[in-house]
Amino acid sequence: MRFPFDKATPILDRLNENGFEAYVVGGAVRDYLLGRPIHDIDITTSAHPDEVVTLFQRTIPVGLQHGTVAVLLNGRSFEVTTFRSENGYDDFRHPNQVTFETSLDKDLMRRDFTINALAMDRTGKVIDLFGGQDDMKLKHLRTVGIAEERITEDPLRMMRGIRFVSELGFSLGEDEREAFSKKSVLLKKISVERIDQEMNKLLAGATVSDALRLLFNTGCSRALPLLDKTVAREELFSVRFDLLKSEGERWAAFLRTLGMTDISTFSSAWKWPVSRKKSVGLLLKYEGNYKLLNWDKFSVYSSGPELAHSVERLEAALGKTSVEGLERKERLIDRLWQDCPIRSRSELPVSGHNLIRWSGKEPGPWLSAAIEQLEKEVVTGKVPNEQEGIKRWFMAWQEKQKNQF
Ligand SMILES: Nc1ccn([C@@H]2O[C@H](COP(=O)(O)OP(=O)(O)OP(=O)(O)O)[C@@H](O)[C@H]2O)c(=O)n1
Repeated sequence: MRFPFDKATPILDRLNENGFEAYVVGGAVRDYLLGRPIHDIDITTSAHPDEVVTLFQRTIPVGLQHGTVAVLLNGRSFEVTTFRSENGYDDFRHPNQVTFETSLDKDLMRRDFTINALAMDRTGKVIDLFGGQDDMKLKHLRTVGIAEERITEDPLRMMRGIRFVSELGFSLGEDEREAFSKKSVLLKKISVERIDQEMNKLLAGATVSDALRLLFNTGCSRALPLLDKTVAREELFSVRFDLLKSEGERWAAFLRTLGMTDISTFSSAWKWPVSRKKSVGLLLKYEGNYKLLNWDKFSVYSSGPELAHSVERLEAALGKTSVEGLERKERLIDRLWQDCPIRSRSELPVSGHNLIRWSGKEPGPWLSAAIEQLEKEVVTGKVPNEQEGIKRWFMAWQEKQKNQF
């Protein structure tokens, strides 16, 4: 097999030329062999961190105590880690005690799943000590060694495992499943940020339903913030996550089916970024609200076409509309948006100043009411989007509002 990680070639060559072993390892090899896109390329080597630092021009000591140096090359960063074994993890996935090793075998032995314990040398040869490639063929997710030990070392591995089930469509081995059920409570030790990261990836996977079943049936869900008392109903497992395109849509579907719609409480317990809290909150506000979903030009204009599409995808994922229904709604939203005479308030040919001048009044609550109404009249085509027509409409509107403002 040709060595496929061209960008990392100079790093492996430099290490090899200086008498060190070096391999690409972990997720990059797994994803390459599965024909999936490759994100980060991690390298494992017999060189010690101080040796790595002297061999390369630009390095950052990202985790020297764990043997990791980031090597910067052609605008990219590669994590180069010395062969190591581990004795227990802290709650942030970093091992709290590591021992540098001289053989690749020991380094592969410390890894979580057989499909992640694969290394590739500079000639493209795959080193596979635990049957990772066979497991790939069988679509099995198995731990390296005894499942219970591996997850007790680092309970986050349970979430990682369930996430891999979702992303790769693999099935979890029986021993692993039993170990997850037995040790699920240990997930409470993991920081919520790491849990959230895994859950976010899980919800974006190819077989989300299988993964969610596993999460709930093994009891792992009960160790997660606010999900301790939640029992998943069949409804959750039949959500069409494949129809959803954004993180916000996926979380909204998850929470809606669990009946958890108090976004403030959930987002603070899960330490969500404000942007996600906002988008999920907005989606849940629209979802199921017939008046808002009965799209007309002004509602599409007010929500914006992206949100309108998101809401419709969510409806379809929750089984409230069919896929054909979704397609029809999407075409309708696009057509309504195309037909909107303006796309935002700034496209109106008049501003508040014009209205103040025409009215001869001081600014006050009447002004925002007038602009809001004007927007509606223009968007729905009742008033033409030009100054003269707007002025005529405004004078008449003012007359009608006399008693109100
Ligand atoms: N709790 C963990 C985390 C990581 N690893 C090992 O470290 C490698 C790199 O970990 P990471 O970059 O976090 O994940 P990837 O497996 O690369 O997967 P992804 O990039 O999809 O997160 C993994 O492949 C695995 O061999 C492990 O054994 N136990």
